[in-house]
Amino acid sequence: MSRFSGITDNPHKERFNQKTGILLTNLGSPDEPSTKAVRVYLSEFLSDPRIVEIPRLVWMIILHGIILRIRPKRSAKLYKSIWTENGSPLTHITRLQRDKLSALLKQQGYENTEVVMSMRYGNPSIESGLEELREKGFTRIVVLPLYPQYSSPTIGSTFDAVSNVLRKWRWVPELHFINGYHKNTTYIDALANSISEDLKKNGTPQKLVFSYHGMPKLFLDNGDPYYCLCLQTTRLVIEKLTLDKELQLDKENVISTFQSRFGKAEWLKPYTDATLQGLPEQGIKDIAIISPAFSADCLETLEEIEGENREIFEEAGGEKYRYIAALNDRDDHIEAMLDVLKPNL
Ligand SMILES: C=CC1=C(C)c2cc3[nH]c(cc4nc(cc5[nH]c(cc1n2)c(C)c5CCC(=O)O)C(CCC(=O)O)=C4C)c(C)c3C=C
Ligand SMILES: [Fe+2]
Ligand SMILES: [Fe+2]
Repeated sequence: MSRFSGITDNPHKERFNQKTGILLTNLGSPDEPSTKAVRVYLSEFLSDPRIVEIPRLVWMIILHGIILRIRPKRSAKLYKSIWTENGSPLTHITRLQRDKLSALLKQQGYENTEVVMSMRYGNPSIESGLEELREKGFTRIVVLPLYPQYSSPTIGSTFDAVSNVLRKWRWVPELHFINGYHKNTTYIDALANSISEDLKKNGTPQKLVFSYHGMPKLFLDNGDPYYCLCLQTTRLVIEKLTLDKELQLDKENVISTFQSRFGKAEWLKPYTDATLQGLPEQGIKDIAIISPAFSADCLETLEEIEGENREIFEEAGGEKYRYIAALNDRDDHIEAMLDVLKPNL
């Protein structure tokens, strides 16, 4: 058998008509919230050298000897608490995003396009998404990882997965890979709109917290730009929000923090949980919190921000705690996706 695969049952000339296939990707979830399915998922996830940068042999012993024996049970319980009749929120919301983006593209006259979704870990896999586009005759592919801020563990890892598939194809497609969009004005506007709507409805809180998914500090020290891109995102959104005097938002009352720490090493600081715990004793008992690194609500927002962190804040004496949902399938979010894609369509 050849080491390179190809489609053989179609005349090539039909495939010269360049149609643009769009591959939307996100992180992925287990197939179901059971210990067994979570173990399969975490095994793939935590074996990725972009996620854990400990020498391979040492890490494989720790991962298989300890972590995968303990964590799946605990994580499955957390996944159960957010699971819906449509399955994992992250996967379901990505499906909605795919369908809405597809409709918007048609509505705007981009007829020769199709949107497919894939997950970096679990299903539907990156391989199945690329394969679907190839079978449908797309020889031009735009990959849009749905992470606004570039980081090696997310977008870098998505690139690895895409290239691992394409390196086995005989006819490599024209490929456009989007490596983040945190400065895109339509994206910043969408974030500002969602915050502004909440503040106008529920009042301006004493503190507005931007909580980003964290990563080991060593990644930053070794050149990962994610930390800076997160702080820049906060700044751009606040610049926009402070223009609206009705909101009475002072930039001194906005903080950026980092959540979801995993393992014992130092991660990006300030930590979300420790920050929230300390606010009430400073007299700050009314906060709103948003997580701009997540383009869809998921375990890390629905359980960690809505559940765990709310509890930490309230137990420390906090009184008002509002989580402002991820942009999910909001119209302005889908418009932002189109705006990011436009130069490549
Ligand atoms: C172990 C290191 C991890 C790094 C580094 C990391 C970076 C990172 N992750 C996201 C987005 C998501 N992460 C999610 C879950 C999740 N993340 C880690 C670990 C790291 N993430 C774990 C072990 C898990 C699984 C859940 C658990 O067992 O606790 C999710 C949610 C998935 C879902 O199904 O809902 C997202 C989304 C970003 C943006 C990021 C950037 C630095
Ligand atoms: Fe993560
Ligand atoms: Fe978490």
